[in-house]
Amino acid sequence: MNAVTTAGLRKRYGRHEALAGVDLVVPRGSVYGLVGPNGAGKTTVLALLAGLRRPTGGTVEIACDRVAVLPDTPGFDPWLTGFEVVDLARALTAPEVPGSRVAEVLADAGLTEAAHRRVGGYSRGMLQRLGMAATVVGDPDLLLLDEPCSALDPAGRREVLGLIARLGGRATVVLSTHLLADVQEVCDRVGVLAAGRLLHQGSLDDLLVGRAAPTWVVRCRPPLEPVETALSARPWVRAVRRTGVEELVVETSSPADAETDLVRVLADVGAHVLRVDRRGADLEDVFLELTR
Ligand SMILES: Nc1ncnc2c1ncn2[C@@H]1O[C@H](COP(=O)(O)OP(=O)(O)OP(=O)(O)O)[C@@H](O)[C@H]1O
Repeated sequence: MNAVTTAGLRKRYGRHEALAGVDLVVPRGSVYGLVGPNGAGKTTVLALLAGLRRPTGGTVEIACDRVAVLPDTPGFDPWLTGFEVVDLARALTAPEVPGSRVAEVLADAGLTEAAHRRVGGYSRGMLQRLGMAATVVGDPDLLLLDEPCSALDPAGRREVLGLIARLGGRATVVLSTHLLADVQEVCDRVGVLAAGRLLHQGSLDDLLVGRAAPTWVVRCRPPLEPVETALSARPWVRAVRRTGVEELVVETSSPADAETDLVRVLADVGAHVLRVDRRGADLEDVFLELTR
């Protein structure tokens, strides 16, 4: 059962075609990450799903009753306190939800201490977390979140990702982001959008498996040149990149050969090895490969 389905979704702004036929499928209960470079059309997709803009063509089907939308830069009346903002959202969207829920979602968003301060004095990151609190308080069954972590410091990001992860399974979440680490952390489905087209859509595992090969990260004492030269000469090595004064990343065309040969190469050149790690296929590598 899908919470959101679009078919041939198109959007033109004047002569500019922002979406060129997008078929989105968001299963119920999934956390769907819409990723893409700047200008790919992510905000446009979310605005069309939310009914905030009209499509030029195609259809949108939403099989959910309560839909909550969080824009990328949420704005609130500056004279209200954080508590009042969230309580107002509760009263307007889900008056049956008990008032005690307001303090709970503020705590989940890390805003307990600031709850009774006026939001005019909140930082951008605090406003984004307040937006999340106001979005979840009404117990929506579909959340449309535009760049929910873009303004957050690491602690704020952790809180918001935690909130999103806890919603998974209960509610359906569609979030847009250019932060691939966030997608890898909380999303189970991913859609890669570029220039108004969906280049890939499916489970995160399907996207990663069989695409970017795993890489090995080798840390050893300088000089790194002899190690780099010896590795580059091996047939199973696709590329060697220097990523730090003591670090090399080895991309391989044959993980099996890397497993048997990498350590031998390091031993043969007498490298002073600090550590060797295998890194799984990374969403960032796949994303760059797809959108290149
Ligand atoms: N109101 C508008 N009028 C004209 N062009 C627009 C409008 N809104 C978006 N666009 C254009 O449509 C394209 C898609 O924009 P959109 O904001 O949906 O992309 P995005 O993927 O969200 O980008 P970003 O990551 O930079 O926020 C861009 O080329 C943008 O310039």
